[in-house]
Amino acid sequence: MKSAVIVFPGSNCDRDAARALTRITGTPAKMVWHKDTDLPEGTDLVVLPGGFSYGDYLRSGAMAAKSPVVKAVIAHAERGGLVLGICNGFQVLTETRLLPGALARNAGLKFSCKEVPLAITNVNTAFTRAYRETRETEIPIAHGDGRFIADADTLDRIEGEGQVIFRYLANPNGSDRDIAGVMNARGNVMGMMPHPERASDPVLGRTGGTAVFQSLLEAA
Ligand SMILES: NC(=O)CC[C@H](N)C(=O)O
Repeated sequence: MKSAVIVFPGSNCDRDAARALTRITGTPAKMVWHKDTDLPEGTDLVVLPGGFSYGDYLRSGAMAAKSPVVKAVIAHAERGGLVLGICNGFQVLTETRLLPGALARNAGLKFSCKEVPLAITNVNTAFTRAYRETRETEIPIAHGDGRFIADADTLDRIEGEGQVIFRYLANPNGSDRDIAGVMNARGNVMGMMPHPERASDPVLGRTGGTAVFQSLLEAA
């Protein structure tokens, strides 16, 4: 599987994501600067990493969503290509409207950095199929703007269509309906606030996120 990690000014989890992808998929991930207008030839998976793109000015992810490379990411998604947004990457995906809802300031108004238990509420997806046997995991969060919000009709729709794929078992930020990760209707674009790359290698002391990358490898 060929993967590309987008680097925005202020990304700080880009190398962690690339390292996890390279180790788990066996193919070196390519780093792509946000000013590029094309993705590397044959890219199967695009990862929008965590961090503080443009210093979180305006709204987290809002300015990055206007970066030149995002047009190529949208075209990739429209062709059915896989896209994963992690934390700030999830914020960027809601700002581009590739994903529904928005990420607002945490209910407690504080940055929250800790390991959180999660339920995998749909294991029949390109992003979660490797969680089939377990259906629960623990992955760390690190965000100030992680409260997923949407209007009631949207929440009903995405729950009804199986687009809510990660849910907090102990809601850390006030997210509507405990939502931690959602995918689009077509099932090829997913965003999650927890950081699977920070729990993807025994050397990190945590492996609860590894199955996200294994799932993508299986899917591709
Ligand atoms: N770890 C991250 O990606 C942080 C996301 C974002 N800048 C926030 O604080 O909400």
